[in-house]
Amino acid sequence: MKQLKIIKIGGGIIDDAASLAQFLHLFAQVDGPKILVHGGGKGASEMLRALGIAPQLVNGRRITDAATLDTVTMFYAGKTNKAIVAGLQQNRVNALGLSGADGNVIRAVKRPVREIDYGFVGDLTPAGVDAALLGALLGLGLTPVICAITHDGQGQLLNTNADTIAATVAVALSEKFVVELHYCFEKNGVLLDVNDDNSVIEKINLTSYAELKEAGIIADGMIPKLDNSFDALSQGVSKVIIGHALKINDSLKTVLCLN
Ligand SMILES: Nc1ncnc2c1ncn2[C@@H]1O[C@H](COP(=O)(O)OP(=O)(O)O)[C@@H](O)[C@H]1O
Ligand SMILES: CC(=O)N[C@@H](CCC(=O)OP(=O)(O)O)C(=O)O
Repeated sequence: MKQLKIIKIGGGIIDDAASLAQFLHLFAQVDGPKILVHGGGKGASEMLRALGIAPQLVNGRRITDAATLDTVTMFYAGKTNKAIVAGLQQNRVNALGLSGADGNVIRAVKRPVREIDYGFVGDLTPAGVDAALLGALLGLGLTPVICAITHDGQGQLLNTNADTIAATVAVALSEKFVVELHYCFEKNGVLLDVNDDNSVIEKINLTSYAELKEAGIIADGMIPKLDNSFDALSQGVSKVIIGHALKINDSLKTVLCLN
């Protein structure tokens, strides 16, 4: 089977124009078929505040009312996605920007209301991803650039966590490719001390993850990221790596494995 790299970048890198430009230059040099998934949560919160809408996040997931959905759609599927595609074209990568609605590439289900009503937030399963279409686009030499907006097939756009999109797309494509999933952010990897970028934990398995979480060493946005990573590994993704977006070719990073 062919290799495929799925690389995810988050708001911390996207927010800084110089970092984003540097990342896109490095991404252009990654060999072989590749897909870029991007978030942008930090910038979206800033845009919401500028519009007088208070951002609300619970367990790292945004509560998305109608006004928030309009704003994040403009921000993720519009401004951010198109800026990334243009930056990749500048680097001679033939990028194709996609929301989940485009080509019906990711169909989601609105999150059912339990203790919390998340509003227009989409939940994903690998079956909702059109792996054949993504495979065909890659076969044409295109590089899909997927944003954090999906749809339900009934005309409703949904806001979906970008880490979850990356993991679910990775699982769906594992039937056709040997998939490496890279979560890239503004630190060198999963750290033993979040304030010391030299304290990278080189390997984490399910047992050490539970211990690190219990000790409070792994916290905040890192918990859903690692939950997504271990789900992906248990569903056929060959390798998950967490590291710095501007050092994607460095050996300093965290590699996750089930055992
Ligand atoms: N052990 C840890 N190592 C690295 N980052 C950690 C750790 N524990 C918590 N974090 C926090 O998790 C954040 C990354 O999660 P998140 O903000 O969701 O990233 P992104 O927006 O790139 O998806 C880091 O910026 C850091 O503040
Ligand atoms: C439902 C939900 O939480 N959606 C996320 C999508 C963006 C995202 O995931 O951005 P980062 O990767 O930069 O965090 C949000 O609106 O913040």
